[in-house]
Amino acid sequence: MALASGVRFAARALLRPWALLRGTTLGRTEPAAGGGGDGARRFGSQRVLVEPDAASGVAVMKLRNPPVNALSLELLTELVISLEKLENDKTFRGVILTSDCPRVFCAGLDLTEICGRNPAHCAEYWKAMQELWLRTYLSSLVLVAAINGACPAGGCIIALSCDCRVLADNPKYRIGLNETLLGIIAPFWLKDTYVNTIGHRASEQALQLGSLFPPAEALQVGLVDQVVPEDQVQSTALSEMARWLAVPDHARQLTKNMMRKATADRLLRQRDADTQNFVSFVCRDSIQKSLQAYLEKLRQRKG
Ligand SMILES: CCCCCCC/C=C/C(=O)SCCNC(=O)CCNC(=O)[C@H](O)C(C)(C)COP(=O)(O)OP(=O)(O)OC[C@H]1O[C@@H](n2cnc3c(N)ncnc32)[C@H](O)[C@@H]1OP(=O)(O)O
Repeated sequence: MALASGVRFAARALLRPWALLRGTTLGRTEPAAGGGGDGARRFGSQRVLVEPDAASGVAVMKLRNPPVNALSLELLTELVISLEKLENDKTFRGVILTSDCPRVFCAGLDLTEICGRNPAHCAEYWKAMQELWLRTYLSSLVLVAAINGACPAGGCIIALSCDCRVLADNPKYRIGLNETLLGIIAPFWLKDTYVNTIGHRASEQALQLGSLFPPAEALQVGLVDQVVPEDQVQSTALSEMARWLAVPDHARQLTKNMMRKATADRLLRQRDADTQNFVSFVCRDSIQKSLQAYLEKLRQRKG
């Protein structure tokens, strides 16, 4: 797809050599835990562990950025690289996205990347966030989110970009776009993704209230597709993947593109304006104060 190649080019332009070199095993593979044939050889990077199974054409991609998989610039970059690597390997048809950190799928944007940072860094960071959303939302692969922990804000962006979502039935694992509770707002392309998933009225209410839905409510509003016991999340995600892979790839990919291209194009048409809007908004003194206070509150919670 022309769009995909455009996104691919942007991803390459985004990468900085050191992000590739720092502690990554990109390109190197290591035997997966428990051995297995060469289809089970793991690869990835410092913050993203990829467990590919060539026999099934399915890879499990684990976010591994403790303690809460906060979306640092490095994690965003490594996620895009790992996904691109799987998309370019025609062995693979589907990816299950999950967390290697206990209790948390992804805590959303790494607030230290936008608190007290200069506008140039905030711009670079936001471009990486846009890139990850474009890469996942338009992926030719089947993406299943196996949500095995809390999934607020930016974590919910990743889950929403997938084709379907399986959530562990733990009341502590809440999911939603809670940006307003931090004094910030979701960008239009995230609003659009929410509306495409749970409808306009539910999105309008949930976005304004910054709702974080416990599993039963997330299922009821349509934010997730299945809620299962925690020890069944991965197996259920695999079963769901099998259901999607039963459909011929080409027809499914064309249909996915038909459904999602208009939403993605809206960002692609105004990507620079979106970046400038993000930078001017988060760099405001009032927003910086609000984010710092929120981070402080998080840090004090442990005390
Ligand atoms: C135009 C503007 C557009 C704005 C962008 C809109 C799109 C996206 C926005 C976002 O994603 S903003 C971030 C929203 N995220 C949250 O509100 C989640 C905050 N975190 C939590 O609720 C909890 O940490 C948790 C995820 C439920 C996990 O709780 P747990 O008790 O297991 O861990 P904690 O003790 O709370 O945290 C451990 C450690 O990690 C730090 N931390 C947590 N979340 C973040 C984060 N998002 N960014 C940076 N750091 C985070 C937390 O402060 C603790 O740090 P230490 O005390 O160990 O230093």
